[in-house]
Amino acid sequence: MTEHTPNTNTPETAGPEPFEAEDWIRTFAVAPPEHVDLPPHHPHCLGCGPANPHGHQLRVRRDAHGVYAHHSFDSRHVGAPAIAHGGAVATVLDDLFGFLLYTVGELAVTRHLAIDYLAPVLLDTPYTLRSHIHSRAGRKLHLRATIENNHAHVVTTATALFLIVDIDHFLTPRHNASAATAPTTHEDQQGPQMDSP
Ligand SMILES: CCCCCCCCCCCCCCCC(=O)SCCNC(=O)CCNC(=O)[C@H](O)C(C)(C)COP(=O)(O)OP(=O)(O)OC[C@H]1O[C@@H](n2cnc3c(N)ncnc32)[C@H](O)[C@@H]1OP(=O)(O)O
Repeated sequence: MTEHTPNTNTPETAGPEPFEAEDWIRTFAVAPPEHVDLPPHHPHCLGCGPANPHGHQLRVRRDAHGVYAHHSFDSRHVGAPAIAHGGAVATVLDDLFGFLLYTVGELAVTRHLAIDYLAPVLLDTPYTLRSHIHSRAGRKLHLRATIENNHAHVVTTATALFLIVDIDHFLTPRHNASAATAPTTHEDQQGPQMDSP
C-alpha cells in the first residue's frame, strides 16, 4: 500500500487528487497470503478509510473462506430510528466485497449488487460480516456475503458481480464515465442464487 500525504486544499473527506490516484493504483499491492489483516483500499475510502470521519472504517481480515469483519453501525448510519439505513448496509457490503480483490490479485469494480434485508440491522449492535468468491468466469467474479448477529442469525445476504478491469479504469475515470452507454438488460443479473442463509 502506498502512503498518502493529506491534501490540504480539499475537505478532509475528499479523495486523492488525480495524480495521487495514479500513485495509489499503480502501487496497489496484493496483500501477501500470510497477512491476515488486509489494508484499507485507501485512507479516504467510504467503507474502510481510517481518514474518513464519515465512513465506516471497516477493518477486514481474511480466513480460509474469504474475508470477514466485525462491525457496528452507529447514529451516523441511522435510517428508521434505531435501525441502520439500508444504503449504509449496502455500502459496507460493497466495500467488503472489494476486499476479496486482495485474494484475487486483480483490479475489479462492482457491476451489480443485490441485497436481501432479512431482518433489521440495529444500531450500536455488533455484527459479523463475511464474504467469499462463489465463482469466477473470465472477467466475472460472482461474490456472496452475509451479515449475522451475535446469535448466529443471518440478517442480510448479498450477491455481487464484480468485473475485472485494467488499470486505465482508475487512471481515466472521467473518460470512462463519458463512454458509458445505455444500460444493457441481463437476464442473469442476480448471478447464481444464494444458498439458504
Ligand atoms: C491487485 C490488488 C487488488 C485490490 C484492488 C482494489 C481495487 C480498488 C477497489 C476500490 C474500492 C472497492 C470499493 C467497492 C467496490 C466499488 O464501489 S467499485 C465502484 C462502483 N462501480 C463502478 O463504478 C463501475 C462502473 N461501471 C463500469 O465502469 C463498467 O460498467 C464496467 C464495470 C467496467 C464494465 O464495463 P464493460 O467492460 O464494458 O462491461 P460489459 O462489456 O458491459 O460486460 C462485461 C461482461 O459482463 C456481463 N455483465 C454485465 N453486467 C452484468 C450483470 N448485471 N449480470 C450478468 N452479467 C453481466 C456482460 O454480459 C459481459 O459478459 P461477456 O459478454 O463478456 O460474457
